[in-house]
Amino acid sequence: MQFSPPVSRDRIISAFPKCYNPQACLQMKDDWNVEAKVACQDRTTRLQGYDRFKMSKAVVVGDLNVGKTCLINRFCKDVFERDYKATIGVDFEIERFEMSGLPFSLQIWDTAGQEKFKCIASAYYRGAQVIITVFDMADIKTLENTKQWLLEAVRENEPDSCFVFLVGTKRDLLSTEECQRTERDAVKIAAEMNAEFWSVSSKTGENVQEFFFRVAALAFEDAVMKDLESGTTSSTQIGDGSILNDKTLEVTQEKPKKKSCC
Ligand SMILES: Nc1nc2c(ncn2[C@@H]2O[C@H](COP(=O)(O)OP(=O)(O)OP(=O)(O)O)[C@@H](O)[C@H]2O)c(=O)[nH]1
Repeated sequence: MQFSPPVSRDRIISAFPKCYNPQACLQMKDDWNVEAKVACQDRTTRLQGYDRFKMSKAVVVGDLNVGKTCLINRFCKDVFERDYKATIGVDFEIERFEMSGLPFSLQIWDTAGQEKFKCIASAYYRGAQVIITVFDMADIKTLENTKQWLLEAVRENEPDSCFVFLVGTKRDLLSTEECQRTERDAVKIAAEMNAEFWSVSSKTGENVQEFFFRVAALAFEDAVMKDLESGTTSSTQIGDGSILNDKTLEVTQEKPKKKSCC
């Protein structure tokens, strides 16, 4: 019988992903941190054959109907749903990456924007390394509300422990001028929130993959750097998040996704 190697479903990030707008950017550099790079290369040789994955958690928050679910579905499943179906409570996806030769997983939590589900959703904000605040570029009042969403998500986490992103969706609905105007407003709000700004369309897919690659790269690098700072570089764990082994991850991914768990 001929042996065929398993097909990798990891998304390989080989170059450090760039920001969308240098005026609202969390990190301006265009390559991995040198120390992190060296540490990763070192691990790759040492850890050949290991079956453990580091996972970071990203929570996606924002008003109802702004396009949180569509954003996640465009990236994770490459689909776009035209009809609105409210998220009830929360839902999540896990995406696997390979960075600097090391596996990394991003848990992406989709939360409900409807007020009546807030109490369920907010219970899942805890332990996030990334907070993604979403607004609808075609509905400007949702931009102002992102500040409140951020406050609520941050409250459940250590101060200054999360990367914050501000994402404007539905850019396909705006003219070039409208888009530029809204982006200028968003850059100001991003500065107040200490967030990195992105403008995307889940309908056309514009900037969606670039955005999530950026999220994954920053979260991964941060996890490696935290490890180096805490002196745990000789361990097989990267970062302070959860670890799961390959088999657990396979099972999680093969199971039908739990819709709206609470
Ligand atoms: N034209 C366009 N429509 C979009 C885009 N993203 C989302 N929509 C539409 O906006 C509506 C709401 O999208 P959802 O992703 O369900 O919104 P949500 O933020 O998850 O809403 P809640 O679950 O209530 O919090 C749907 O009808 C989508 O088809 C986009 O990029 N462009």
